[in-house]
Amino acid sequence: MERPFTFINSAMSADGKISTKERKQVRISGQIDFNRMDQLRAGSDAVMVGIGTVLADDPSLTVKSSELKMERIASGKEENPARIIVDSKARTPIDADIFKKGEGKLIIIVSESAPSDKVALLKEKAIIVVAGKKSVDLKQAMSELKSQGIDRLMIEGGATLNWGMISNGLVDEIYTFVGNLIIGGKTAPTFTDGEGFTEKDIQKLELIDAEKMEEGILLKWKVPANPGQ
Ligand SMILES: NC(=O)c1ccc[n+]([C@@H]2O[C@H](COP(=O)([O-])OP(=O)(O)OC[C@H]3O[C@@H](n4cnc5c(N)ncnc54)[C@H](O)[C@@H]3O)[C@@H](O)[C@H]2O)c1
Ligand SMILES: Nc1nc(=O)c(N)c(NC[C@H](O)[C@H](O)[C@H](O)COP(=O)(O)O)[nH]1
Repeated sequence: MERPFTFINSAMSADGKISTKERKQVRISGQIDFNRMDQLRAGSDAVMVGIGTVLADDPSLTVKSSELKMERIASGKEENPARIIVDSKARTPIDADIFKKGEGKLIIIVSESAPSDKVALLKEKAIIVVAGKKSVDLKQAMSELKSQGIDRLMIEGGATLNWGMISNGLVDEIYTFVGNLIIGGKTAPTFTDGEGFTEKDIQKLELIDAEKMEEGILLKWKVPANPGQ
């Protein structure tokens, strides 16, 4: 199946959490890591998050550096990569920042179960891709994104989308900034939530690099095919 080269870039606490037990955003990255994230966005054809992240963080997913935006425009691209939301039931708020901030292509991936009135509203602001019956069929969605010319895809979470993408074998690399803080909380989202693997189909990783960065550490992993999947 043809799909984009896909990497997850995320930040987590030293105890593996990506936000608080109230799902409130925590600033985990330092400025250097935020700048690195900005460069990754600028170098990607698209940036994708799950609806849970949109509802919790209201991200714009835009490139912040004007220099990086100018470089994109000079190379004939739009100033921002395409911004994509995985949103099976079309719950993206009409007044979300992603619609208000920054220029560029917006894609919302819904499932067939999404209410048609909500889809119609979102269709006025974004390209709608339909994939899957109840939740989004991520394999079908990735194939569709590739056919739309998206060759390099950045995933920025959250916890459940990371599970969906990894468990479907759709992720090539993972970059995680591990920050110098403990968030704790049994219900706080981790880097990968969802159903979870059993001992027979655990996803193994290959370490590409480990780099001390400010008060944390940046880990880069290759995600080999999972024979257990
Ligand atoms: N620290 C970080 O780097 C970082 C990055 C992003 C989000 N976050 C945090 O993560 C939390 C959000 O994570 P989350 O798990 O609630 O939501 P999420 O962003 O992972 O979105 C998951 C939702 O996407 C939809 N979806 C549709 N089809 C799917 C499929 N096949 N597989 C998976 N999801 C599918 C479902 O509605 C699902 O609940 C927030 O608290 C946010 O602050 C942290
Ligand atoms: N890399 C990273 N480090 C963090 O410390 C942190 N809290 C996030 N959080 C996930 C998501 O990336 C943010 O919700 C957006 O980065 C919001 O910012 P934008 O408006 O999109 O620029 N991501």
